[in-house]
Amino acid sequence: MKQAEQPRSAYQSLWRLGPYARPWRRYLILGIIATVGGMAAGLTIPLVIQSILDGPIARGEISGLLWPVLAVALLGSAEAGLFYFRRKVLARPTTHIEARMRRDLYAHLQRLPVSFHDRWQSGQLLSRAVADLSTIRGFIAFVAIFLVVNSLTLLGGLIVLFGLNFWLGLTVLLAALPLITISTVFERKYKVVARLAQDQDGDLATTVEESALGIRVLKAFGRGPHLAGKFRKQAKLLRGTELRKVRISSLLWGAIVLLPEIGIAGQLLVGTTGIVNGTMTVGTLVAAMAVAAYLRWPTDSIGWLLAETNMAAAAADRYFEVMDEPVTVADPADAKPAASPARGHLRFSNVHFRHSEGSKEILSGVDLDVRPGETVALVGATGSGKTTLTALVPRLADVTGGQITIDGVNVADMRLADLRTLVSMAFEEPVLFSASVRENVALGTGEATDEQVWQALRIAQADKFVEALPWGLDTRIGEQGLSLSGGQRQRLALARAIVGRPSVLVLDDPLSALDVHTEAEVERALREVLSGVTALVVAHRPSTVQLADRVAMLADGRIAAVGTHSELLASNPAYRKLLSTLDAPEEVRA
Ligand SMILES: Nc1ncnc2c1ncn2[C@@H]1O[C@H](COP(=O)(O)OP(=O)(O)OP(=O)(O)O)[C@@H](O)[C@H]1O
Repeated sequence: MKQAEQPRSAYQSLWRLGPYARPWRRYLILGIIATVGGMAAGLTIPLVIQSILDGPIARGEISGLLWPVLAVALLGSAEAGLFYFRRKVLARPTTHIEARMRRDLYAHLQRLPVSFHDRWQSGQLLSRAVADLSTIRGFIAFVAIFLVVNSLTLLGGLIVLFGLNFWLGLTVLLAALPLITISTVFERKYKVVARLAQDQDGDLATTVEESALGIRVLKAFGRGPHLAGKFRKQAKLLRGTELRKVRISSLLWGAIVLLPEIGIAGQLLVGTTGIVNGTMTVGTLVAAMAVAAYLRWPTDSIGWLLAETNMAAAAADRYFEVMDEPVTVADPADAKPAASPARGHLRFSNVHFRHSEGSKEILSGVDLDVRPGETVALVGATGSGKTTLTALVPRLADVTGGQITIDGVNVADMRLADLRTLVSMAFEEPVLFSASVRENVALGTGEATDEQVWQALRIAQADKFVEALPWGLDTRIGEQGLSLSGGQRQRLALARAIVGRPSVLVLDDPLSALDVHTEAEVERALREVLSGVTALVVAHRPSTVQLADRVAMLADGRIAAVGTHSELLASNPAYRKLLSTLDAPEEVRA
């Protein structure tokens, strides 16, 4: 997220854009040819002016002016026409490249494991997907082209200048040479600061995003001013970095403006001496000055182009930082088909899990057999690893030891798409997307008819409130839509989990946000669904335990006890103690 460990040169960073640009190389080359053509036309104009000054004007012949004047008009039109053509020919490839990179980034983000998303701030990802890619598009569409073209123009211009007069050429060259040294130093310094600014921009985006998402919490706790303070600090930091960027580039700009002016003074000195001594014509000096003037933009733009190149290199580094992240949870090379018909026999055998190498083991040898059609409630003290265990079933993370099988097939040997059709989940925190109710529920399966959506809603006791929504299934909910109550959101999340008729249902206590009355309604409905499905349900309340055929208690990374609720109540003091700590109505606790 922060500085790349191995600093790369801007060239190495940008070289990696090659595979994206390659399919469009014809367009890019055409763009370069058009630009070079335009520049060549522009560079020829001073030569025509020289021929006018030294020809018709020196001889006082008006008649000889027609062709040179026509030539200037034609060359000017050609320059303008080629300029237009360049923009047109480059618009398609560059927008395509940007769109393709954005598409790949999004697809990669979807494939990356949950652990990656836990580590990365969403604002950092957002700024990469938007700002950095737009910087890269600008680089390919304009900066890269002009770096090539301006270098060629400078070379062409110097050849013309040396052709006109050796000493005039040398004067301009001597004035331009120090720019190369200054630019190299500038490139190194600017890249570091440009990268820092982009990272800080990502941090700022994260703060804005988090405060928008958590606005209720912030208001409720009166923490708005605190976050505003944090935002101000981050914005100040970014401003400081931007100022450092300006300071570095101002030095370069100073040199860029000064050196060509010195070159002009030198040209005037050399030229006037030559004219007085009779070794040079006025036309030659005027043409040389016109060429030097034409070279002002290619020379002046070097600093800006290099700055943009560094920005693009930093943007490319940031882009590939995400793209290089390995997809650790992936389809196996030799995928086995899931058992057909699926029975939903879920088995954990000596399952171990730790978040990273060297970190504490969360699960250390879990053995649990959930028989087809059975519902097992998973209980345990807070932080004992219940959520972690459930997340391993659909491979939101991979076990670090042992295995999980469904109908005898290791989940790691199945295609992820097959596994996630077999297994469905509902989480403690129901996430709704900015989309219609239909889309939010149908997300639980590839395709769902309205009838299937309604059936899932009926089972999750959500049909009545959805019918009462202003546009029924088409009502937009989520961030930009209608606000739903916690219970309504949970019921939609449940409908989503069951719409695909999974064989194994994993519920991370989706009932925790429901009030007692609604909870009872959903439980009743769930009992019907659970009868045909294997289910592992994390239970934070004894009332949820009541849904299960058996209860498994997780302690010290292992299943410490398994049995029916009443068996465990009767025989297991640790279970009794655990239940007494849970928030339970008296009648359930008994
Ligand atoms: N990314 C992570 N890196 C390291 N440890 C983590 C990470 N995420 C969670 N943990 C730790 O893993 C342990 C198990 O967490 P988990 O959420 O599975 O517990 P839980 O039993 O579901 O808790 P609760 O009942 O409070 O929801 C906790 O100690 C937690 O702090």
